[in-house]
Amino acid sequence: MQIRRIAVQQFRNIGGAALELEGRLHFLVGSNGQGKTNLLEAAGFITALRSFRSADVKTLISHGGNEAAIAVDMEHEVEGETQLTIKLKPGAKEAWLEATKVSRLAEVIGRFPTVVFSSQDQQLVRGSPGGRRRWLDLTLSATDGGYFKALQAYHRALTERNALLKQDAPVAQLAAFEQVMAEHGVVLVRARREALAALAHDLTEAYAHIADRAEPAGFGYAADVEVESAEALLEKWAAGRRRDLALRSTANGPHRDDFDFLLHDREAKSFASEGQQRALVLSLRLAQAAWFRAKRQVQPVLLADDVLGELDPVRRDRFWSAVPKEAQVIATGTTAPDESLGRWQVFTVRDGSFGAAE
Ligand SMILES: Nc1ncnc2c1ncn2[C@@H]1O[C@H](COP(=O)(O)OP(=O)(O)OP(=O)(O)O)[C@@H](O)[C@H]1O
Repeated sequence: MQIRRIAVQQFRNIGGAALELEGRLHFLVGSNGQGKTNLLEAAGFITALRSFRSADVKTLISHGGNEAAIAVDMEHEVEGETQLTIKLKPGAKEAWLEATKVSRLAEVIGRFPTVVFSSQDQQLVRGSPGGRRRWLDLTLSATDGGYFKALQAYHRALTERNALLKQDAPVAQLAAFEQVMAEHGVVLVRARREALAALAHDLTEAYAHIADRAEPAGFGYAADVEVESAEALLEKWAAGRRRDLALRSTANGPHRDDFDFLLHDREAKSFASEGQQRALVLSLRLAQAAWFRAKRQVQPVLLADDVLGELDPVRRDRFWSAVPKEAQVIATGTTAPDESLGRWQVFTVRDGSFGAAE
């Protein structure tokens, strides 16, 4: 898909901006803190109706404003020319496809895929399991409605079980929610295992391209509870009730799953160099883009937030040669882009305003 126009209002420091995007490569150039990432954040919002850097919609609305809006005109492989409009109010999100209000926001999730390359991505390798789980859940939810439903149902039941644990509720009441968690938890674990195996293939391919070394890259899925059936989860929760009551929360289950990045079957967070970790997360994003393309038959828009400046020129060239030639790219940086890669449409960014560069 290609974004042909993006208009943003009252979104972070962008009071009002409309960018007509021509061609395939676009570059936002400006000093620190001017609004480059904010524009990418707005563009990335269309994929899962979430920001890639904040869970709280309130932070996205301009200081002093009460409603933010994002309107994106696209050429889309499946849906043709289409327009998505999103309005954000404190605690509320609304979406329109053309002039029709979307009644269930879940219908939109994943239909307009974008992939963000962020300088924070190394945290996926090194940081806490929560960030990796969020990435995996988002990637799978965007391509599999059944996964998204299972994830929501699992977390609703988990929240209820945790509330009962805090009230010292009778065991029979816990069991009712464990049934629901088990039914959906097993769906999550199976899908995660399958997806990581499939994504590892694209990860290795992209890594070989960027790092110029044919090192096998992959994931080590660490399911918190190894389950082949819902019964295994039920047994684990039944056996752990006494401890969970003391802890007042559910200690085990798919909500505690994690995965490691592997290079040569070794944990990258402990053994890979800084440069290898960087190449790994860029490869992860390319693998995610390939996953969206394969599952949705839509070429995602790539949003590269100041990541390329960090690479040496050789790796930068290799990165670009790994990017699909037909993918639209919106990149940011503090200095003008490298024209050897192709012709960029450049916008200068200052204080939340976007102008065509001379
Ligand atoms: N809700 C908000 N309302 C108004 N301004 C905001 C809001 N949230 C963030 N900002 C402002 O947006 C600016 C940051 O913009 P952004 O993160 O897009 O910077 P950037 O141009 O990508 O810079 P860098 O090169 O440092 O990453 C800051 O000046 C910040 O104060």
